[in-house]
Parts: sequence; structure tokens; C-alpha cells
Amino acid sequence: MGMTLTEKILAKASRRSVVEPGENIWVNVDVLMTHDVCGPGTIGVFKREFGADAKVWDAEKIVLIPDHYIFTADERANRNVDILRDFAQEQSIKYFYDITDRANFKANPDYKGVCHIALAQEGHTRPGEVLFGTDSHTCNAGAFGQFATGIGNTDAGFIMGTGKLLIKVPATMRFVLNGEMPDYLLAKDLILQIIGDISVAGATYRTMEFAGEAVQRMTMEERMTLCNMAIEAGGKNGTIAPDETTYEYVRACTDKPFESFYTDSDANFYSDRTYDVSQLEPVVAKPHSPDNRALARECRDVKIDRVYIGSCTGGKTTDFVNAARILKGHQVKVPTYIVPATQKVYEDLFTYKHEGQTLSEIFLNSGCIEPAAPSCAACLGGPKDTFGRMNKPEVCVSTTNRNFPGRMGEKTAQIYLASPYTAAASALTGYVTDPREFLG
Ligand SMILES: CC(C)[C@H](C(=O)O)[C@@H](O)C(=O)O
Repeated sequence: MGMTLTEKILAKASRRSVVEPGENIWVNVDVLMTHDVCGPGTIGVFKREFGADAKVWDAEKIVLIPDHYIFTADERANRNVDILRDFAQEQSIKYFYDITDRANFKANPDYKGVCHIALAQEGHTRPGEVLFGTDSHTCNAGAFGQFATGIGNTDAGFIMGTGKLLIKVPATMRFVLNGEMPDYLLAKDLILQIIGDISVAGATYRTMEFAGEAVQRMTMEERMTLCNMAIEAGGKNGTIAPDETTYEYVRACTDKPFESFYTDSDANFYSDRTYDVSQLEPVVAKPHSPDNRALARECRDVKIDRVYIGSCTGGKTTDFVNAARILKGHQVKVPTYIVPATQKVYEDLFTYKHEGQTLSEIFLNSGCIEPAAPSCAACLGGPKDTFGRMNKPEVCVSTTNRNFPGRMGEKTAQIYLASPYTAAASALTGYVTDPREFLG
């Protein structure tokens, strides 16, 4: 019997020739990522269990990324970043993307922004490796053919001390996305479609492997959007077989060697679903669950108060290019927040041109709020002074990943998850809007 790409990575990481779903195995970790929310807790567990003077297992395999609650006056949030800094110094952690001057993020060249996109841009998402992160959207890196998943602080503290973790091998659900992608659909529509089909518990502790010609034709950023939301269906990890598109991206970010794995033709799947993407339509996830799917056009009577374009899921350069395609030459009817995921994405807003104008010019000319400093910002609410936080019971169309009550701040606010096209089209009308109204 053949193996899936996930099984092969886990077999290699546990120094076995074969692993099977359901087996508990010890894996060697290639990268451990933590951020300002969970880093202090992880460090606390590490020190308690391994000793106040203990050294981490490998100072070059730990990546510390302040990204969640950065641009805030909240003292505890600020203290969390200080704890990361002290630890990085004490342990000589090689990859610490620090921010010291919060008043001017551009004065901090080391500062990146949202961890999942920073991991990719800094070359930490390499095919065939094992990445654990103290964040549920760590599955984002599965787009690179890496085994990547979120863990809690206790597991992360254990990895800090040992470089290993005991995990159960997940069974794989394959999603084959065939057909020509219509020019009004984005990866976000596909993943919302799938989550709507299988529910937020539909892939619990399983691998979601995305394959098929529509996936092969996607850019790395669109592939990341697919894998990023695997956790929204309960998935342990998302994965996509590496190919030339992957290698081109990875080689531009790192010269570290890596090994690629591919699913065998006789591999065993827990389930195998096929979609013809040419038949799909733009969708949203209505409040208050990512699986509460509806066609965007069915929600045309939903009046909205704001639009938010940002986060690991929907704040990458491609996401803004797609939003700009719709916004160019029109005026937004509601406050529209632009939050680039990383400093690199922020720079792209001022250098990347769409039809002769930079993305930032397009956004400002169409009446959007000036692009914010890169961070997770209001994707998960945050302290009261967080940029874009929902502090009133308003309705928002957002390119982020979750729409549970209180997710963006105010508990009674309503969030419609959507693609950058749908978010931008909605900004132009003040209602949830199918982007076909503005495309073509
Ligand atoms: C803060 C962190 C633990 C959390 C996560 O794990 O996902 C956050 O990033 C989120 O998106 O909800």
C-alpha cells in the first residue's frame, strides 16, 4: 500500500520507512514557531520543566515572530513582546523578528508581521519538513508540501527542550479541484465551499490534501489561502504537493536544502472528493461560523457597515492585487480597512502597479482608509485600541478566517467571511455583493 505525502513526511521525521493513520509516533521537529500571544506561555512551560537555566534544543530551529497585539498601548501585550526579546537574547535565537519602535514600524527592519506569511517569506516553509507553531493557522505552510500544524504551549515547551513531539498520524481526506477557474473565483471561495460542504468538524484531526489542475495552476499565495483554512474544518494539516511553482518561491527565500514528497497513486484516503471549479460561484460564510455558507448573490440585501481586507488568510500581496482590480476607478461606500500581513506586503502596496497605479494609490483614490501597519490587527479583535477592531454591533465583510461571536471584538458584531473580490465589491455597494457585478 502506498503512502500520502503527509505520511511520508512523518515517516521520515520519525525515522521509519512506513507509518499508518492512527499510529502514535515521535517526530523530530525541523522548525518551531511561536509568537507574542503564546511565546511567553511556552517559555514559561519550558523553564518550569527543563529548568531556569536550560538551553533550547536548537537555537537555529526556533522562530519567534511578534505579530498579534503589537500596535497597542496595552501594557500586557507590550510585555509579551519584551518577554520574547529577553528570551531570544538569553538563548541566542537566530530568527527573532523584533519590533522595538512601535510608533514607526518601518524603523524596525527585522519586524515582519503576521507569522504564517513571514514564515513563508523568510524561507522557513520548506517541502518535506515538520513545522509546529503555537497558532492554529500554522497549517498555512502545508501549501509548500511541509507538514505544518498548530500546537499548544505545553507541546511547544516540550519541543523547545527536546526537539521532538509525540503525534498521531492523521488520515488524509483528498480534495481534487479540477476544471478551469472562472475569473471571478479565488482560493477563498473554494475553501469556503469545501468547509460549507463538510462543516467545521468535517476534517477533525485529518489531513486535507488539495490536488487537481486548479490547484496546480494557483500561485503560492492562493495555495496558502486554501491550506490556511484547513483548521476551520478541524483539519490537523492542509497539504499540497510541491511543484515548480513551489520551488521557485522557496528558492527565492532560502538556500537550505529540502526533500519533496508526493502522494503515491495507491495511497489510502479517508475520503476522496472531486470538484469542478468551473461550476462554482462566489460564496461567503455568514455569521457566526465559517461553515455557514451562502452564495454571495443570495446575500445582496445584507447591508454592511465596513470591509476589512487583511490577515494571514486575506492580507497577502495577491489578495490586495485582487481587491484593487475591483476597486480601481470606483468609490467605496463604507469604511474599508487595508491591513497588509507583513512589512514585505506593505512595501508591495507602494511598489506593485496595477494598470499604471500602485495598489496604495488605487485604495486611497477609491476612499479606503490608509494602509495600516502590518500585524494580525482586528482579525481576532485584540485590545480596544487595535486598528480596525469592531467596537460596535456592526456588520463587516472580511477576508479573514473566522466569524465566531466576538472574533473581531464586539460580541454582537456580524462578520461575513469572503474573498478579496467579494469584500471589495461589497465595499463599493455597501451590501454583500457578488464580484461579477464589477468584473468583466
Ligand atoms: C492567538 C492564537 C493562539 C490564535 C490561533 O491559534 O489561531 C489566533 O492566531 C487566531 O487566529 O485565532
